[in-house]
Amino acid sequence: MKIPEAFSNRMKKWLEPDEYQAFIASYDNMRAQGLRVNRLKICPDSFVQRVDWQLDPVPWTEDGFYYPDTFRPAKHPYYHAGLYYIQEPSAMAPAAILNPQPGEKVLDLCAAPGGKTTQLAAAMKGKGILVVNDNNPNRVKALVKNVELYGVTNAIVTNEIPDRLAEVFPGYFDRILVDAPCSGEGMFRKEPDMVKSWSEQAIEMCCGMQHDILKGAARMLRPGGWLLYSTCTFAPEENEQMIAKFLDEHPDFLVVPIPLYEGWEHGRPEWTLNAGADSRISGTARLWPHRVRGEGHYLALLQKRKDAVATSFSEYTPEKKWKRKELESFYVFVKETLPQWKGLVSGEFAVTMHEDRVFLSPVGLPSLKPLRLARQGWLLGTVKKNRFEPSQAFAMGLVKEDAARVIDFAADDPDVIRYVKGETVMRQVGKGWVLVCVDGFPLGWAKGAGNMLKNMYSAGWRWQDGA
Ligand SMILES: C[S@@+](CC[C@H](N)C(=O)[O-])C[C@H]1O[C@@H](n2cnc3c(N)ncnc32)[C@H](O)[C@@H]1O
Repeated sequence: MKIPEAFSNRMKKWLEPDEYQAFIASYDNMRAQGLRVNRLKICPDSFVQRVDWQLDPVPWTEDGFYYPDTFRPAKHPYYHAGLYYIQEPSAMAPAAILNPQPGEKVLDLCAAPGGKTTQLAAAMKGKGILVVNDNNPNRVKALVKNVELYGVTNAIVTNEIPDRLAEVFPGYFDRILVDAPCSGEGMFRKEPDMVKSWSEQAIEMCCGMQHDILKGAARMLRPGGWLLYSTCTFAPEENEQMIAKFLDEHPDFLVVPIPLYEGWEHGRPEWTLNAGADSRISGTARLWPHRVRGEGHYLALLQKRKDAVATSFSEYTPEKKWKRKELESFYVFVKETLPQWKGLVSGEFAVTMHEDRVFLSPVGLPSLKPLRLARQGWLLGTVKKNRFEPSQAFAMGLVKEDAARVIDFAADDPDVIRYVKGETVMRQVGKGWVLVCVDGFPLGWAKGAGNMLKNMYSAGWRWQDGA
């Protein structure tokens, strides 16, 4: 493929001649295709047994797999059930290395469209608080969709710049992912438009953004907490030099060495601007497209020192809005439609209402009032004229066993495609809301109406022919 001359000249300057040749040659190879199984819905072993697909494990994450270039995984009902996310294999590394745990407070600061968010959420198993943010309002829409499609039920979605978030969440998080906006040199094969938009000025501009984002992230981490910085670019200015500068400006942070998988390399201490090689940087990691099956990434895992000054935040107790009369229809819906659902018994979440929308929101948060919020938790539905209408997101966070009435299509039943296309499907079920599933995994809602199903699948999520 044709890559910018100024870019290849730069890389020639940084890399040894043999390595440079191998690196440049990789742009003429086919890129590796990957999918990551959604452990919120199914464990990777069961998934592999269930599908008859040619899948090879991605070494650095137990839920990641390579699939053949000729295969179209988005054209399968399991994709609509959120069983897997299509993700470039090296992009699976940052969340795997950050490794959040159930019950923690985790921030994904530059999150859209949400690939790494869904991976962080799966590791958290629905427990704890996951704040996911992006400053771009259009990209936040895609982020919300992915949070919902993948059944993430413990997320708050914000549309903010880091400084404003830091006002609300000082010293709050156990782990933060900064998957920074970057010049995208590792995206040339995947998104050829990145070739056109590449320039040395773009690198400089990204450095400014990365510096500010990291500064904001540092304020939000608790002492002893971890910050994972990643880019999908090769420019040392955005990688080794950015981290060296961050460490110079934040003496309360240190580098936690990243264990190297086969083909991974250490970050290059000699590529910093500090005099001599900056040994702190050798604990960071590089994935190169000529050494691994992936497009390439840079990763730095940082820890705030345990004795760093702790900043306090005040926990906010939401008003007991769930006692409001408007919510009666919601509770009736739960009783009739979801008799086995345990969602309301946990003390970690509370039913909240925002205008006509009902959420199950994590408790233990500071007041979110100052923030632009796209989701204040798991959107369960809306109450209109004293009637509760469940959301698509509600269906996606449930399991089949929760529901009183279920239509469970086999994956090869032509009706399942009709359903996700939004068409009417003929089936005899009782009156009321029905959870529609494929092989036991929720897809959405329908309403029983005689011998047919009124299709309530979200219009914005419909299967598109030809895509
Ligand atoms: C590399 S992409 C993130 C990809 C995402 N982590 C994923 O795995 O799907 C970087 C994101 O940073 C966002 N961004 C740029 N500047 C930002 C800022 N100042 N604060 C927060 N997000 C920002 C961009 O809109 C973009 O969506």
